[in-house]
Amino acid sequence: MPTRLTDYYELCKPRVVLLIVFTAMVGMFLATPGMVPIDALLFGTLGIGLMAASAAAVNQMLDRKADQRMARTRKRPLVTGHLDMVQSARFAAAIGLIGMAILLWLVNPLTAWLTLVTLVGYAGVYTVYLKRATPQNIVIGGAAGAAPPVLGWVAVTGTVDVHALILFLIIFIWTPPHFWALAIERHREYAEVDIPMLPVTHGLEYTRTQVLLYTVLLFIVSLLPFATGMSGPLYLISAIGLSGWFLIYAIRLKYAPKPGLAMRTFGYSIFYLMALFTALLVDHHLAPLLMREAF
Ligand code: HEM
Ligand SMILES: CC(C)=CCC/C(C)=C/CC/C(C)=C/COP(=O)(O)OP(=O)(O)O
Repeated sequence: MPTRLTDYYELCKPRVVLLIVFTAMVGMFLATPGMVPIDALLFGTLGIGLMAASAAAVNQMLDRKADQRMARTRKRPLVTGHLDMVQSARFAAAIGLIGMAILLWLVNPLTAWLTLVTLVGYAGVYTVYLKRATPQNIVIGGAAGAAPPVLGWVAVTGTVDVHALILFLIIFIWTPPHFWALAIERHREYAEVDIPMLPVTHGLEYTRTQVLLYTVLLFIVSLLPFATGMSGPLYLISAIGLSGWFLIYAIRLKYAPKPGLAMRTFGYSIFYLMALFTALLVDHHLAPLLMREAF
């Protein structure tokens, strides 16, 4: 890809947005016993994806000074100068507006407005205020990252359902161990740019305890889809295995920390969410089909 295109691509935090879009799609599939209406699937996914990418671009515009001073973020296009603020603002506005229009007119207004609230929650409230205000920044800001399955659900049904809120809760509780594992590894960088992430304000030991506590909570919350009858035994087995493995990581991180373990815990957190949502999808749609074939 020519440089300019790859720069716009990186401005969107594509790997994060991909997982966000996937969780939204799982929300869509779980909202209905049958096939998701093709227009909700297509336009819902596109609209939510474009608005998430727009939020990520605005986040990079607002954070460019801090990004410049951290090794992890130094290669971002607004830091390298490959893109300037005007280009980025035009791009973020264009994809955000297209996304909003798609959701408003081709999906439904509730999905559009809830997605807009999510965008403002992440790009505005989290990036501008929370991130620099409190070490609970990512706990509160996590609500934006947890919203996509609800948005997907609403795209199909037009209403918010309690089962959708369970999916929200899973991502909401997953966010602290996801992020704090990385923040443990990178605490010096955050301290240098005066961002009060938990390991900076409360130390590594306290953060490891919090990661462990949230992972215990995540184990319990990940059982809720089965406990409420939304998912079946296939999901239950997957959730126990995946959450159990996460718990082993968190216990080792707390009681037997060693170099590189925090980063592997962070890597596992991403695999975990992808696999857990895949399990929800397979359990809901493929397992009944396979059972029908078998008998
Ligand atoms: C407030 C909530 C969240 C915070 C603070 C956060 C923080 C981060 C950070 C700082 C990274 C960068 C790691 C690096 O550059 O090495 C990252 C990576 C990642 N996050 Fe999160 N995250 C949050 C929520 C989410 C959500 C909701 C998802 C998806 C559903 C997600 C998926 C990912 C993925 C896939 C990566 C890997 C990206 C890559 O390889 O470039 N995150 N997260
Ligand atoms: C549907 C919709 C509008 C969704 C928006 C939600 C969204 C894009 C959440 C992303 C979460 C995330 C990557 C946070 C890290 O930001 P950070 O600034 O702490 O991380 P950084 O240092 O890597 O930039």
